[in-house]
Amino acid sequence: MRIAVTGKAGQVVTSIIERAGAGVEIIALGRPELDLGDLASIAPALAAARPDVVVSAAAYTAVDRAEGEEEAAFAVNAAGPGAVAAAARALGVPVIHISTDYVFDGTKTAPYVESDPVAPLGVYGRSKLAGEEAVIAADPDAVILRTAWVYSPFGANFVKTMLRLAQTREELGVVADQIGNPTSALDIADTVLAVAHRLHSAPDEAPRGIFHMTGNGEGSWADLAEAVFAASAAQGGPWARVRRIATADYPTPAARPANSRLCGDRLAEAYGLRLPAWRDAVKATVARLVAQKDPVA
Ligand SMILES: NC(=O)C1=CN([C@@H]2O[C@H](COP(=O)(O)OP(=O)(O)OC[C@H]3O[C@@H](n4cnc5c(N)ncnc54)[C@H](O)[C@@H]3O)[C@@H](O)[C@H]2O)C=CC1
Repeated sequence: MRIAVTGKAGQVVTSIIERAGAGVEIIALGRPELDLGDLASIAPALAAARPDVVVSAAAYTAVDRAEGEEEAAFAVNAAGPGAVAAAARALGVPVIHISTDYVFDGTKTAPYVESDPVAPLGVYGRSKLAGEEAVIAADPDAVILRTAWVYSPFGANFVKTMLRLAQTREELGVVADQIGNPTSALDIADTVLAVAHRLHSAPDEAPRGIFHMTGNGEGSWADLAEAVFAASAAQGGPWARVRRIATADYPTPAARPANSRLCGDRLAEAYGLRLPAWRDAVKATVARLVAQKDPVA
């Protein structure tokens, strides 16, 4: 099976490349040959890859910067993925698109299910929601996987930031009143690959639509930081004390949902897939980062 993935060096694409097993070839397509901001580049790049499945993983992910770069965020997160889905449809192959918990406003008091009303709080969330709509409009048979709070051994993410800061600081203030599901990009990769196999091998039976795909269990950013430092300390790596602060004490240009929890039952029922417990996944990634010579490079 040949899987074309948008993006060359993101957390999710790098994880998919690492986790693709025997018999799976990943063609990572990014700038310059595939630029989501240049619609004309998309169909030719995908056609040249001759994929069996297309995974739309690339995005404009700078949530705070997006507040001042609305046009760029919408080009890359909405129009671009729409063109990716249209190109996949034209090639006659299924498309899996990655979306986000930021389509919700976080006011629900329970985990969000796929049918809950969307109400993004900022530009990034609005652009990703527009991307979901563009993908479904271009290919009503698309699979959209919403994830959240992604970390990995690759790229920039909260887990690596905590380990880096702990090298020079004894105590860190971390937000304790936003809750969500920390999600390992390596677990996302395993899930995306399993869905891709189903779409390729049994296209008529594989369920379509929107599914929530996050690590199992919930916690706050402060809980995540504490889990990172416990795992790191156990491996002889850097750690710091966590001072639990409120969102109001850590102002950011883009508002974040207070409740980011996504319910994974639909993915479990449709595909038999549930991601591992987030605390176990954090331990595995932190152990790997600490074992590297420069754990936070
Ligand atoms: N990082 C997170 O916490 C979350 C991410 N997501 C979604 O998961 C998906 C993967 O995210 P990550 O791997 O964490 O992102 P990342 O920021 O690590 O990687 C993004 C990738 O997109 C590529 N890209 C950006 N602009 C592009 C353009 N114009 N043309 C082609 N490629 C371009 C980048 O080069 C990079 O390879 C994205 O769709 C994102 O919206 C959803 C929820 C949370």
